[in-house]
Amino acid sequence: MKLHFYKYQGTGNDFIMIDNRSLFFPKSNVGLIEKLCNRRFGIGADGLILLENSEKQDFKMMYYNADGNEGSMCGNGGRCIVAFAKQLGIIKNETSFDAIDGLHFASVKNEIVSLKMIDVSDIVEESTHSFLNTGSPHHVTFCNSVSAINVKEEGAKIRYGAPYFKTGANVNFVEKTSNNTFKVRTYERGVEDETLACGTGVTAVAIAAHKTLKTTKSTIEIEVLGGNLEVSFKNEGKNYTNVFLKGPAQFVFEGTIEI
Ligand SMILES: N[C@@H](CCC[C@H](N)C(=O)O)C(=O)O
Repeated sequence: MKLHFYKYQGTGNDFIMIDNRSLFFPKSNVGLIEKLCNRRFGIGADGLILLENSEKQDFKMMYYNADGNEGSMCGNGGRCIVAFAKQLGIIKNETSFDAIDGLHFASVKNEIVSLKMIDVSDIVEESTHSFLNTGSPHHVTFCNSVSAINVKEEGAKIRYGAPYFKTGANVNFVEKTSNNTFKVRTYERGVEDETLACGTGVTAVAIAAHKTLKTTKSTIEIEVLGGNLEVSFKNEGKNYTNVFLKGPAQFVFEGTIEI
């Protein structure tokens, strides 16, 4: 069977996009998704995203990690699927769509997509790190210099260690560069490697930085290996609401592959 796919990237976090409104794609085939995401034997990507019909919203997002398994929410993938829905003519410049963690609102202008993320109120604060769920689970640890870290090695130790073990967590290493700017490098669960950016990860970093008083700002600029992202929110007590992740989401190429 021939599969038509589209390739998108958001700050270097790259995804295979498939228009699955006819539900033709065999999404329980973990080996197939893993192979399509493989950078040597397939198209190559950090994840695969299916765009499907939704009963009440413009569309539904189904996200699979590069290991072939269904993931939790993907912030950069969420931004990319908005650009993809626009390319397909499903939406214009604003949309509401369903994802694994619920309803998301988004707007797009000149390839910059602003995506509303879930509200956050439960943040575990430890002396070495914070842990919070921004649609995906994130371990956030601050350090003096992110360039000095072996992210794949150190990230894997944390991801597979206590208290996460098999379920795992995504792991973010963070360097503060000013009151509202941070550099972030992320080890992604399901990719089992460092990626060039992680949207739910930088969202977790911005909220954790505010919660632990590393910033007093509610609009935070974050530099990742693949570019720059912005996170903004409203904070009242322990509640973080109106959380937005903003940055570029770009079409790269499309093609057909035999599966
Ligand atoms: N790249 C993503 C995060 C994807 C989710 C993650 N790998 C998981 O399932 O834990 C992002 O941009 O948020």
